[in-house]
Amino acid sequence: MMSRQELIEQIKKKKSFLCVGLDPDINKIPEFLKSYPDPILEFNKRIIDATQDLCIAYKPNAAFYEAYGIKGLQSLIDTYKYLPKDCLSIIDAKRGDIGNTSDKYAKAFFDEQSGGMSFDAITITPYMGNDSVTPYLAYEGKWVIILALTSSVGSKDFQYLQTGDGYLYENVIKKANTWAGADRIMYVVGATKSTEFTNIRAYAPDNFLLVPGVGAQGGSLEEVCKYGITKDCGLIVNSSRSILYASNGEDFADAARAEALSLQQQMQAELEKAGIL
Ligand SMILES: O=c1ccn([C@@H]2O[C@H](COP(=O)(O)O)[C@@H](O)[C@H]2O)c(=O)[nH]1
Repeated sequence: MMSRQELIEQIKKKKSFLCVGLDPDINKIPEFLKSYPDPILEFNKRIIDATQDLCIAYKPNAAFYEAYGIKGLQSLIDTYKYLPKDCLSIIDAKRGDIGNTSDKYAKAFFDEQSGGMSFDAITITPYMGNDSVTPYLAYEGKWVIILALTSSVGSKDFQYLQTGDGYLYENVIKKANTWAGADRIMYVVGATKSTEFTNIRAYAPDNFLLVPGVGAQGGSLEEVCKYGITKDCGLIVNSSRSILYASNGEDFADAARAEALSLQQQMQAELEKAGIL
């Protein structure tokens, strides 16, 4: 469990708002790891060891584990258990379903006695509305991270639709703000949408934003900070492939660290510029 205040303290302590995305791809991980009983777990452990002092969150994306069936689920559970307690643990599951089904998803990812995992936060797609989200909020202290404006090209298909009083993504934020406060809800906003951050902040002035898209997708950390940073930082910026696959040789963990360090140093400069440090 990590409260908003604890998250802010970690950001100040580590001078970082970096989230390392744990999206392991068996075709991209170094060859020598493949002789280990669980190459994905081994890969993740070494990435975590190399980056944990530089980041404040880890975000395994469920798809990268579910793709490998039962073995993948075990890798996810063992990865969860290895995550450092001073980092926010986010399962990027993008779930969303009717209430009794959401109950089961919440149990899978939040109830360690049941599913073997108890992440601090989960990503949720809001399309099915209030009853699809409230089951996650029933878990005290857990975060719900709602997809608002995604980094994808396809975000224009629905998220920018005019809905009478603004874009659909604006209305998603306005509505979700009525379900819980900025101590329980974050929003996903893609780094590729940096020009929208000023607008997003009009609707979500205090919420933390989980921002994927820096690195492989070409989003600019500087632009995100220019329009999105708040007095409490308010940003968790994720990068997955640019860190994980900085090298596919024996030096992959060192290369991942160098990439994470470069992002952390840029973040420190942004925190100083914003008067947070
Ligand atoms: O709008 C979104 C929402 C989620 N993601 C996820 O974040 C990471 C990004 O990975 P990179 O390798 O740094 O591009 C990945 O797990 C996505 O599924 C996103 O990119 N955009």
